[in-house]
Amino acid sequence: MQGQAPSPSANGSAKPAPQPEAAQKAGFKPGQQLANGGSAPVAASGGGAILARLRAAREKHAAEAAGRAAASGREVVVAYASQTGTSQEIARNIQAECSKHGIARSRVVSFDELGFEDVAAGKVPILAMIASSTGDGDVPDNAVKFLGKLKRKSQPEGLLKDVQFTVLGLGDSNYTRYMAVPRAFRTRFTDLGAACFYDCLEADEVDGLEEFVDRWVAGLWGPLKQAALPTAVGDNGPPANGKSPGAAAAADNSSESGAGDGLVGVPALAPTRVALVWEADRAQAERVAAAEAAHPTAADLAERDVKGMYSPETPFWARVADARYLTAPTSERKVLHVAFDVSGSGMAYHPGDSLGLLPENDPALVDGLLARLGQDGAAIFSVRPVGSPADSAAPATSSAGSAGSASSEASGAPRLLPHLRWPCTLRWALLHGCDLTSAPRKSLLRLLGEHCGDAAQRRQLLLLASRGGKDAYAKEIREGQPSLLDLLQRFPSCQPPLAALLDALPPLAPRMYSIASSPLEHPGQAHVAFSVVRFLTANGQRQGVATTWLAKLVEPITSGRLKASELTLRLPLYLRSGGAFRPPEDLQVPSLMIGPGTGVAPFRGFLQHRRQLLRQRPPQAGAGSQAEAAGPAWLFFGCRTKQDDYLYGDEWDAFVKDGTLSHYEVAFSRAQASKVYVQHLMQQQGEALHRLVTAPGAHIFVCGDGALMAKDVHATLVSLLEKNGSMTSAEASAALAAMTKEKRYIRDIWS
Ligand SMILES: Cc1cc2nc3c(=O)[nH]c(=O)nc-3n(C[C@H](O)[C@H](O)[C@H](O)COP(=O)(O)O)c2cc1C
Repeated sequence: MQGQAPSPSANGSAKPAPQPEAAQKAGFKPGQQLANGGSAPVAASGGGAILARLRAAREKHAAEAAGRAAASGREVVVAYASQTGTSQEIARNIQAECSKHGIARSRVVSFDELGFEDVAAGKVPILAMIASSTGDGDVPDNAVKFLGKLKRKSQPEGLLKDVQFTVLGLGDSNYTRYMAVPRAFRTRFTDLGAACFYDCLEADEVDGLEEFVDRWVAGLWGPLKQAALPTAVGDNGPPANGKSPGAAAAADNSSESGAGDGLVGVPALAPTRVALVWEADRAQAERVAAAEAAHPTAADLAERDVKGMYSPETPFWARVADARYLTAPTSERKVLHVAFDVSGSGMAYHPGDSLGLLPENDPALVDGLLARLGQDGAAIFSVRPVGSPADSAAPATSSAGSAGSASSEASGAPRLLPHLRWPCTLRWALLHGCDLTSAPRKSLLRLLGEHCGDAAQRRQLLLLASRGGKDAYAKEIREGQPSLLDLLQRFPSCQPPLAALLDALPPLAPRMYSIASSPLEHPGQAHVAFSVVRFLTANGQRQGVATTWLAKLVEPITSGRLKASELTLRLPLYLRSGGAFRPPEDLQVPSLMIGPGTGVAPFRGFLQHRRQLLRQRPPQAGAGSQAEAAGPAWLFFGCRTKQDDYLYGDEWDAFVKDGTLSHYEVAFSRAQASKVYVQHLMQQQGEALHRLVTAPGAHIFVCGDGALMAKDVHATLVSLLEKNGSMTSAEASAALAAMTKEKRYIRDIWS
């Protein structure tokens, strides 16, 4: 995995922030909301009478919620496992449409916000799951805990017999473990006795998601209504129990009618789930501001994870031990090598694992956004669910109500917007919590359109969000990649409510980088190599958020102004297992590694590991050297030229020299008139390469670009088996599929 690859962690959820003192005194657990919305002045002055009133309000609210629940059918939970936000977006759109279809009680949560315990306890009768996979069939970060518990063999048979479910799986068939996570959900729910109320779908990105997902969602409503409102007469008829409480409110949320202007397929306006409570207590505000200024605090730095893995919520703060460019100053590309000092962290990583880094947005972008929104970045806020008892007392509320908030509160609402780590300053939330630069999703365009004062600007934004505006969306949004600030500047009449905006913006995701070292060769360090991302769009030059942030931070070292030891920089990171993508334990096992560009980074770690293991191994009888006694290890690397971007160039030769690598090929694509890539060099190795990959136990590892390179390499492997193994194309494909299943053909690719 490389930095540009969307991250395995989209949620960035935070450990509970310290609660206001008054809240602690009143006996609120961390994460619970003050009934008055958490506004400190009221809580601070609260005597017995106020607390009694608050308690009475909560009880009344709970009783009302229970009454509404009984009258309005069973609750539908739309849960997502999402790394880069697509499943989350689909889930939110489905939930936003629920009330329009007469389903009054619904909520949308990540699996880990939902919690396995509630599902196992029968509190979630209807579950629509939207799930993707990340890494090599890995679980998105916001579902790791849930799926871990779901998969436990000790879960009793029939545990989920009262649950009705369906799964929409998103995946990409270029990946070795296609649909691994959605299939795990489906299989385990079925095994534990749950009933599928609507056919599951596996939507493959290779075929384009939109059309298939739209069709699946269109078909979902009938069965979902049957499940939620058992006497419902079908999707086109009226809800069986009369006009549901949500139905009236739904009119202006509906996709077609709500957007108006004859636009079709505009996502429903998702209800804003949160209200913001501004901190009025000076002492409390000063405490929050001081904690942010001191970030990372001594407690952050002292954080130690017993398993040595860490997480986006509790990262390890690693010192930068070294940084240098692997590309020449003349090169168009800039690839940076950074070594992190992880000594004392207990991080026992393995080659093939990745580091997740928690980046920050560009401060200039954040300041520009604050100015455009007319907001004070120093203002401190907390978050409370819309529909909670003190809603009316909220100093700042959003415009829409939430169909789901009452029920989510009744069932113990999760902490909302955990990635903002509130209470915090608004500037902090935008800098660390929100994704401000990814191509805006349609639900965000809908929200922005809804808050334009100018009718033409509103229509333009809604058009981009509509089905009919597909081409404009592809060109202006997907290709143009406008940041949120670009859009707000282009549509000056747009003034979205802050709570709705913070609720709609995706979390700023951690970025994953393949580890490029072995702990055996660099004890206490973990190295990464990544391209500093720059790309041209219709809106001009763009910069990758994380790689630009990292490159700036280490500039004093790369420019030679400071030695690494003089830079007191610490960065938050965590470890993610590479799963099957790791060198075979047995040194006799033949391995083929293919990694052009920064895809070669993990193989530097593989080979360092191999070199050290070979050195440690007792002498092998009859062999000239340790390396000769080991199985063959081949590497195919590709870059543009030897002068510009020959990443770790001298190190490959050293691996050949000391016998760690038994065969090395490099394709300099621009060194001659016609382009030469790794797959061309593989073809030239014909018979010898065929012998390698068909040897007993042989492993093939591919790392890098999934859109082109991985496909070309796969096709080359197929033709190699055809030509040299007398197989038909189908047999060759089946042989590779079998190797995939046995975890001997493993790809770590990104597109
Ligand atoms: C780094 C990365 C790894 C992925 N790994 C897999 C995988 O192992 N299996 C699969 O079926 N899809 C894989 N995908 C495809 C995603 O499941 C797909 O892009 C999905 O739409 C992402 O949804 P999300 O944004 O909700 O995470 C991967 C995508 C990325 C970017």
